[in-house]
Amino acid sequence: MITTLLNKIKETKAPVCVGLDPMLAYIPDEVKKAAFAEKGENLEGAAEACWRFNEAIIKATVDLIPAVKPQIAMYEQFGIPGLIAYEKTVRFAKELGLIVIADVKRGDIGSTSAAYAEGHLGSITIGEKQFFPFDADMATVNPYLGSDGVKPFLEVCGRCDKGIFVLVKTSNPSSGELQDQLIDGEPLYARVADLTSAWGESLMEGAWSNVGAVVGATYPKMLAELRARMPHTFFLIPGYGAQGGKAEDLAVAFNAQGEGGIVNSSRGIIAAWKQEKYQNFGAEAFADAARQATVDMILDLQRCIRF
Ligand SMILES: O=c1ccn([C@@H]2O[C@H](COP(=O)(O)O)[C@@H](O)[C@H]2O)c(=O)[nH]1
Repeated sequence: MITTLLNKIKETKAPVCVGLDPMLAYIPDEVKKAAFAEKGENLEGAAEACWRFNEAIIKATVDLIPAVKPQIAMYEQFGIPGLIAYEKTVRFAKELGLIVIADVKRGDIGSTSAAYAEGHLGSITIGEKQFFPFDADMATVNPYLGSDGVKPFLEVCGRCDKGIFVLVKTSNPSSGELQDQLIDGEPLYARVADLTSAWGESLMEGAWSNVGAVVGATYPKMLAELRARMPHTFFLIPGYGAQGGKAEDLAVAFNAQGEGGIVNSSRGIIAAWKQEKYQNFGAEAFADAARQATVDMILDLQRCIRF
């Protein structure tokens, strides 16, 4: 999977992932009104609004980008209808040729992680038939439970040509409360980085592993340190834009060929129509605003990263 992602990044010259985090506040009233008229002003209507919003954003950006990253929490908040909208979004993006990185942050005891891994990336056999429940291409994994929680994902990645991104150094302000704690003089995130590299050894494709790492754009020093420490680990880099991460700070994550990571922006793109910079588009052209914000992000990254 990592080779497919790399090739798509090279084709588009865009190490960019559009984050599909559809909160109701980002969805224009007209889209919500139409969805509520069809499904009711309830969870189903809200989920329908998310789906319509995503469909428009995906169509408007598909030719520019290699991947999207739906954040499952934004769908789970609407219960079962939300999960249906999530599944529709994953399927639609894949049909249009995008790589789907499911931001699910799963990880548990082994048997439970196995169920997560099959549900999100793999398959389940019922009777004589095999089903592919969510069938994303890659997923984020929480390593807090250690190898027990990660190994089931490795098994599914190997069998189904999928990939994962392990949370190593997250972008949020309080990530240091645990991740920067020193153990024998080294921060915990460095330990997790070493484990992640080791988990990735059996899933190499060329120079890169199908076991990647999440490293926040908001911690450029650690991004540079982790790039040196994890030469074969591809990075999913959230925190650009809305959280303050800057293109200048991210160049350290990429090698001379422009390889090394993919940068996510969610609110900065999907809610662009609400920003002053894109206000001339208006609510009705929210998808065009998202396209323009994507173009701007690509140009911004291209300024700092060579291909
Ligand atoms: O360290 C992390 C891990 C995941 N995320 C997720 O990425 C997006 C970021 O959204 P923005 O609107 O671009 O800030 C969101 O889904 C987070 O849950 C992260 O931000 N940091």
